[in-house]
Amino acid sequence: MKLLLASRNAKKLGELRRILAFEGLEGIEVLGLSDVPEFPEAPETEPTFEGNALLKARDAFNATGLPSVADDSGIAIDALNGMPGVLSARWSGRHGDDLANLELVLGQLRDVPDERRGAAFVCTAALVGPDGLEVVVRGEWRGEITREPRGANGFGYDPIFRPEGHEVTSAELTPEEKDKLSHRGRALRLLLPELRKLNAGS
Ligand SMILES: O=P(O)(O)OP(=O)(O)OP(=O)(O)OC[C@H]1O[C@@H](n2cnc3c(O)ncnc32)[C@H](O)[C@@H]1O
Ligand SMILES: [Mg+2]
Repeated sequence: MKLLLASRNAKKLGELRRILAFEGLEGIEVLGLSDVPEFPEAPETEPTFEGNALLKARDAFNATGLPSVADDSGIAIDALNGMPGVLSARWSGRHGDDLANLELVLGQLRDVPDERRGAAFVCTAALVGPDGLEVVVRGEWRGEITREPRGANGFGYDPIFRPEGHEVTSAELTPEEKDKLSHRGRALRLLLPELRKLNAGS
């Protein structure tokens, strides 16, 4: 079976591929958007991660006919009432400018004391396939926003996120450590039974 991972974010796509490879999905050939003909993608207009993940996965399945997984994710910061949330990728006003996004958050939280710097990474993964198959799962990873960026692994807000139970940021974890703990790892592992079922029936 072919499975399409519908993301334009190379670092995110790398994590999705790595997590699925680690789980050893025998007989599933994983493709990215660069492996299929281009198709129009609707903007991410929904107010929830679940809604946006479904939009992206439906676009991909409708255009290619391949079972498709999309990930909509972000960081929800307690002191910002859950924002940036679905706006995480464009928080500074420029889509995908990771450094500007995290610097804006650090500035916004400058006067927020240590005990109120809680946050959660959230990942929703939507699987859309034949016969009306639509499954959406969610993984969360709690932690705190640091006072300065640290670490070079990962992407996005990783350099300013210190996961619960750890002294380092998620950008200082190895890729394998991050996958074991992360919102994305948790969400994708929840999709495994559906993926195996789909593959068995294909
Ligand atoms: O929509 P696609 O094409 O998949 O790519 P994107 O980068 O626009 O992805 P999202 O719309 O889901 O936005 C997610 C943003 O949240 C942040 N983010 C998500 N997962 C993260 C992680 O594991 N570590 C750090 N930041 C993360 C990061 O800034 C992303 O750009
Ligand atoms: Mg996006």
